[in-house]
Amino acid sequence: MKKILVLHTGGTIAMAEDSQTGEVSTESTNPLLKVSQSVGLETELIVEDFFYIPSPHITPKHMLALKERILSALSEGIDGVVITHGTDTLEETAYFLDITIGDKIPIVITGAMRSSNEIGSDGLYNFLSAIRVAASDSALNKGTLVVMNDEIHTARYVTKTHTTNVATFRTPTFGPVGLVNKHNVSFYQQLITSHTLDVTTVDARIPIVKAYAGMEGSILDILSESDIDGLVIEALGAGNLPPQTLPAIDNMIASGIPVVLVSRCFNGVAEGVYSYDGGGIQLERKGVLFCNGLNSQKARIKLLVALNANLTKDELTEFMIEQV
Ligand SMILES: NC(=O)C[C@H](N)C(=O)O
Repeated sequence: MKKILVLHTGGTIAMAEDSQTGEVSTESTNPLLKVSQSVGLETELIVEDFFYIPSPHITPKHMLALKERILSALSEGIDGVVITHGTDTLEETAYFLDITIGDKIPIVITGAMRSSNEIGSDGLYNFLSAIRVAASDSALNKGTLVVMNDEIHTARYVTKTHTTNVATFRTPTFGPVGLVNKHNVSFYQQLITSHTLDVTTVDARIPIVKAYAGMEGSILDILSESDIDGLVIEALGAGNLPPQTLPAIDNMIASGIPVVLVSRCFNGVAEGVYSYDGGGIQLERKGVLFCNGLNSQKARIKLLVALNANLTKDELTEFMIEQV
């Protein structure tokens, strides 16, 4: 029998709807605790009510605490970890665990779009699916996975795409890596291994800025002056910026602030294609770091980890631009 560590952190999966007002909020005790011991699967669950908060309240410090609990549990004979989490920031926590823990043990994160007492509530079903995946031998060496709505996604590429639909978690460009079927857990894609970096701190100020038609450099100048440690820009198309932003980008890079670029497009990867003013080729030559295939919130987590891992400038560049 597999031994699975369950860490509940809160979110809609652990909330209830008030039948009078329709408001959804946390209860006096997490409703998932009632079901955790009687799920009827052939697994031993070690359940911890780790946090009980909505996921917009999750910070990198919470992610670090989860990472430390999982690492300490490795010596407790567990076979896998399931984390229940609010869906709003689930992908960030998942990616943080993926790049700091790697594939030491299967880690599966799940949540729900409907609270525990709503008609069609997806929480218990997703929770059971997550346990099945974490307990499956096929989940070994795959890093952190996100299981929702019968699909298995990598932490690296999955993103929340819909405000309310239960099929909200999608992997643009690449698709899900596996399925939770009635009787089996099946993977259909071979995963690429990326570098992991363990960190003990998560201190860095890294804003995300989205590029738009007519964007000027002044917003970037304001950020430069406000003591930031790095910047993530959601650039246009294949990875281009309006030319008016270039002086501000130059100043930032000259003052040692890493500038990381992803595309604001939902599909595809950012790369240097154009050599016109503000085109990706120019940006790459200036030292802008193209973070391949990640969305901005995950590129931010990656830079946060890199800045806390005491890397040299060259190591940081290599880590941020690796092709994953
Ligand atoms: N479906 C959810 O879990 C959304 C909720 N706002 C949360 O992230 O905590």
